Amino acid sequence: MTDDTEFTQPVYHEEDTNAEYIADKTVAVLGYGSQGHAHAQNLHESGVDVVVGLREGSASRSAAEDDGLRVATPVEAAAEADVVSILVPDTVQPAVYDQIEDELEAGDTLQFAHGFNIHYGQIEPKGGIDVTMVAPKSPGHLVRRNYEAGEGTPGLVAVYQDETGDAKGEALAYASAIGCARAGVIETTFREETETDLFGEQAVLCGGATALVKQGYEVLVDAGYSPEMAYFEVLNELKLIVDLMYEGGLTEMWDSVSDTAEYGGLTQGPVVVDETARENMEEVLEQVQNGEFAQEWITENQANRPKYKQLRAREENHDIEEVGERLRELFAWAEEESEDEEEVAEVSADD
Ligand SMILES: NC(=O)C1=CN([C@@H]2O[C@H](COP(=O)(O)OP(=O)(O)OC[C@H]3O[C@@H](n4cnc5c(N)ncnc54)[C@H](OP(=O)(O)O)[C@@H]3O)[C@@H](O)[C@H]2O)C=CC1
Ligand SMILES: CC[C@](O)(C(C)=O)C(=O)O
Ligand SMILES: [Mg+2]
Ligand SMILES: [Mg+2]
Repeated sequence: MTDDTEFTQPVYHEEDTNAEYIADKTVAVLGYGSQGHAHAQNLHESGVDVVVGLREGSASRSAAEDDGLRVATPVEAAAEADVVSILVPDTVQPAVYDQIEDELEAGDTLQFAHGFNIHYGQIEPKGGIDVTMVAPKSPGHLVRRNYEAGEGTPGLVAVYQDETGDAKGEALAYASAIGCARAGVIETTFREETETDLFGEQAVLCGGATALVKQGYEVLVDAGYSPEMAYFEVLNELKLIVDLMYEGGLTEMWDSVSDTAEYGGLTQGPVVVDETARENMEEVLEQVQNGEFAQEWITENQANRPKYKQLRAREENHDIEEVGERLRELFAWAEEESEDEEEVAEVSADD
């Protein structure tokens, strides 16, 4: 474990994990979507016995089978497994838990990649089982891509219920098997993971970033600039700037851009994302903390997602989407070329 004095919470790496905790166990991965396909394949390639649990007629079945995995129904998979990793959408998890609850035996583990349903009381797990979380801090497709590249994805580990005394050891072994311990696994609680994850995706990563991009695009286009220029300026280049922050923090990004960009950014950034934006962020956090957002999302799902569908359609029809599609098509050669280069590198490595 990394020296505790360096971090506020314990951080675990490969050397802190023990594969023995899951070596003789069967892991059921319920769902084969973004996280499910990554966990199932990474576990399998790490030598863990995996069965994928999918509903009858599942559209994901052929993908899982083509990837060389065994597929069963969620109930069959849970019956067979010692560890059940529940990787279907958060809104579906309570119903899936109800289906599989009887299959969970004393000493088994119910595992999550996000704490929503435990934290907001939508799943009340039975006694006698361990309840843990291994939450990669990344979209599932990167969890898979990083693993294949021999790299890791940072993750979180938390224990909600520890009936066996092995809950954390087993969760860390799982984190290692999906590649997270290669990068580092931070210990947290279900509450902290749930509330920070929801805040992050709403205020900054998904909600905040898209709102900023759209507003920036609209301001430029409304002022008479071409949509193509606007797209490049506020969306395409955003990735490049974020990559620099990801690699070396704010300082490396500021070092890399021109002094003019740096001065303008440092002075105008806080004008755009001002004190009001901060107050709005605090309100978002409060609604996450007091359960108001969770209740709204649960009710929205019970009503078959009317607001979600409307907002999603509006997003898909935004002008920036049409411009982006055209421009990305223009640069498709760049991706093809880098894929070709990767293939050549793979072939050379095989030689
Ligand atoms: N997306 C991400 O990268 C991240 C997700 N998480 C968490 O991981 C968990 C899984 O999320 P995510 O990977 O996005 O999920 P997905 O939306 O990608 O899950 C899709 C899978 O769930 C199955 N599924 C959907 N509806 C049902 C249903 N009613 N009954 C049974 N199976 C169903 C689908 O099967 P079918 O093919 O049959 O439709 C498919 O296999 C969540 O807790 C999420 O918060 C955590 C970190 C990041
Ligand atoms: C940022 C969105 C996320 O929290 C994630 C990929 O980590 C999610 O719920 O998908
Ligand atoms: Mg997240
Ligand atoms: Mg999330």
